[in-house]
Amino acid sequence: MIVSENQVLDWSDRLSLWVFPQDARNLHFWPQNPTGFREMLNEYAEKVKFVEQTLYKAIAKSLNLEENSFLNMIGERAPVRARFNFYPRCSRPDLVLGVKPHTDRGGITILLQDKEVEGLQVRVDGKWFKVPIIPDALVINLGDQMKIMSNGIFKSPLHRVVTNTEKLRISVAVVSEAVVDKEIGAVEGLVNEERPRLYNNVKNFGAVAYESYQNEQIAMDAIKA
Ligand SMILES: O=C(O)CCC(=O)C(=O)O
Ligand SMILES: [Fe+2]
Repeated sequence: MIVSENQVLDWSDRLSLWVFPQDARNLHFWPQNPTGFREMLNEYAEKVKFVEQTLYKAIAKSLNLEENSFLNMIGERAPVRARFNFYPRCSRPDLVLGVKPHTDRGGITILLQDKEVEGLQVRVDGKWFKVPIIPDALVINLGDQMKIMSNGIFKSPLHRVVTNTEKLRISVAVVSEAVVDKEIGAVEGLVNEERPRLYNNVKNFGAVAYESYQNEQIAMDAIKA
């Protein structure tokens, strides 16, 4: 989407569909071609939601918290989106990225990568590392909302997608985040003298993050405590 004149565009086309809550699905945008797409997305979304909930619980338990701590904070009607990323071949991969460096804004992202074409890179200690392809494996990525809720214990890694001249690439990211107008913040028990609050409580973090991304700024800086 073009929102400003000096915006740097990504070399990709995206289709983003709400999958949960179910009554918020806008089926009008769900492709009917290929046949079976809707049914398959429905089935995939259900399964991925289960994985996501299991992860929220496991992360809470790993911090000695009640297992529903994060799930309660994001809310029962926490929105989940499926984002289909299509990266066409690009004649100048040296000039343009498939997706600019970013952190995911939600809680947990579950990514199904292309089975054959690499592209995803993650920033560790100031260097970019390729995320390897393991066919049919799911890549679990934590987003800014997880970092806020865990008071910085779980990080949201910076990542980007590079393009290439030879092959197009596709991926599907399923992203869960907090109910839009629900305030989120560090979960009780994770703020103490040794670990002061890192981020202010925030509502509608998605909007803050979206605007920052378009202006190539870091949303997490805007909400530092
Ligand atoms: O295409 C990928 O591998 C990752 C895409 C991504 O970072 C995203 O959709 O947030
Ligand atoms: Fe991402």
